[in-house]
Amino acid sequence: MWKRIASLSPLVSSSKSTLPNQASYGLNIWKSLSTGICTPVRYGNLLKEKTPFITFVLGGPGSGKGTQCIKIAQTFGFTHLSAGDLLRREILSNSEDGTMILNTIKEGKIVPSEVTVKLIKKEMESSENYKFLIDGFPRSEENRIAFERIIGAEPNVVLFFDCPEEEMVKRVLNRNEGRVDDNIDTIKKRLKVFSSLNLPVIGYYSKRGKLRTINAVGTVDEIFEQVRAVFTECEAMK
Ligand SMILES: Nc1ncnc2c1ncn2[C@@H]1O[C@H](COP(=O)(O)OP(=O)(O)OP(=O)(O)O)[C@@H](O)[C@H]1O
Ligand SMILES: Nc1ccn([C@@H]2O[C@H](COP(=O)(O)O)[C@@H](O)[C@H]2O)c(=O)n1
Ligand SMILES: [Mg+2]
Repeated sequence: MWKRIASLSPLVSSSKSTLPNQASYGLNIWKSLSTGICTPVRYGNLLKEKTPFITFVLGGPGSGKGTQCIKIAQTFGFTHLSAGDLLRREILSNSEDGTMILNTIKEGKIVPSEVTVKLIKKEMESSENYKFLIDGFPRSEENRIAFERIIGAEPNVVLFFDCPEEEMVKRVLNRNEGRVDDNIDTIKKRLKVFSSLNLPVIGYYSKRGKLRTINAVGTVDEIFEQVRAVFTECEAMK
């Protein structure tokens, strides 16, 4: 009944052995991780003490993005920003966008990009860290373009957790965290949105040599070993 996202393969086939954009700024950024220079730098529209290192974390609903981000943050010192969590926090804060966000999440649709990017920007600006994992973003080309416009930056590397639909559905239905979108009707909608809006973004980063595809089937620790290899490989470029 549930198909594997087999259509991903043509989009991501060239990504496996591609290092994150070493041809442009990837290498310099990894160098900056070790130099400890503390002169404030303007990076796009952010003013930080070090050049930010931005990782986008993509994958379908329940593919394990959040689970792996927690481990990456602990192991490699990243600040984890989950776009979904920021939106859920906005609902709870009774902001003027709260009702719109709640209704959008219930429908499994994408919240207007300006709203999400502003929440991400606020977190990035107030963080003292310069290494960011942005989980569940960009979900659409509109998200991607809004980030580039509002933040003025591109990701250094994009992780993609590739998981069969059947496994994603099983995980989401077992998640048990009281999320309004963890029900079979909304999951079906989220999977459709993932295929139609998020896969093109994944294809975009694959073509730009920034995508690192992770096989998201296996134990949490097995999957993390693949993730560790990506970051270790990047650090070795310093
Ligand atoms: N490798 C794994 N094997 C089995 N279960 C897993 C694995 N990784 C994560 N899970 C579980 O699957 C559920 C979904 O994981 P997680 O919340 O990390 O996914 P996600 O990609 O962040 O999903 P969403 O996009 O819906 O936020 C959680 O209950 C988590 O504990
Ligand atoms: N860039 C994003 C991210 C999320 N949303 C909305 O939140 C829902 C839950 O997101 P998770 O990453 O926690 O699964 C998602 O289904 C969207 O409705 C968004 O609009 N834009
Ligand atoms: Mg998540």
